[in-house]
Amino acid sequence: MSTVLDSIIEGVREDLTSRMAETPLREITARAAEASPALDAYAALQGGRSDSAGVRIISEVKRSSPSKGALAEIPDPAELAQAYERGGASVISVLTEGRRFRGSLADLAAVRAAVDIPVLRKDFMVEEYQFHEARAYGADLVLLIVAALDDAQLRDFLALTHELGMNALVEAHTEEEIERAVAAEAKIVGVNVRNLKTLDVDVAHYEAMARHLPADAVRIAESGVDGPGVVADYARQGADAVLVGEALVKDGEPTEALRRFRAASLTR
Ligand SMILES: O=P(O)(O)OC[C@@H](O)[C@@H](O)c1c[nH]c2ccccc12
Repeated sequence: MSTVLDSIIEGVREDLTSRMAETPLREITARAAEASPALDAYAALQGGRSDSAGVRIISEVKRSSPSKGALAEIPDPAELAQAYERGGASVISVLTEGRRFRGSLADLAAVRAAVDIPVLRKDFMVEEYQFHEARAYGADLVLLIVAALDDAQLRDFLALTHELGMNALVEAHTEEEIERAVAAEAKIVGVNVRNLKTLDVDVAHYEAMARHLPADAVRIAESGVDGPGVVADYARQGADAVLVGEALVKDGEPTEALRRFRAASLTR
């Protein structure tokens, strides 16, 4: 059965083909080599479970999504990222997929230039080229979606990510996907409570999955935060960090919203 994820990836591959024709692999690898070294996103995210700073927040720049359609115009992604940084975000996530999320690599570069904290390239990574491209545009962290990759790809892409000096957020949805992430030696593991095959969101799913996450992995809870209460829930269930998109892009005062989310995690 063809899923939403399959159809997104089909579009991603088409767009990638035209970028590769425009900028060949050797050129993009050269650009990646010239970029300033990646920031340590692992260090920025670890410890949220135990230290006094509380759960870390990965704040997302996202205009649109396949489940909700248009969310926010975001004419100036750099400005939004700075508002997140002021509110205490630990990492900024930038959607770079164009068709469904209306993001771009230009957004990534603009955000990278505007903030001092690590930046995640949020996309559907299915070819080696995209990892060099991520680095060339300043990404410190990339997303690897377990459901979109086989075990060999997962291992190879993780190795390439580390070779390029970046970290990977390895995203799982089921117990089996968590096992595959762990077997590939993922250091940062996310549980997305939105199933990318059906787009259903179930916040309680994090609790069911969290006990399968190894103690030494940095644990991320992704999706479904509609207010401080869910941040506090994820924190109680042992998340080191929470990834928030919609609730922040739709809030007229993202800095304040972020401060509230961070404060909520300290009420454990
Ligand atoms: O807007 P939300 O419900 O806060 O979700 C953010 C984030 O988790 C979501 O954008 C996401 C999680 N994994 C992804 C993979 C691809 C695209 C998007 C995503």
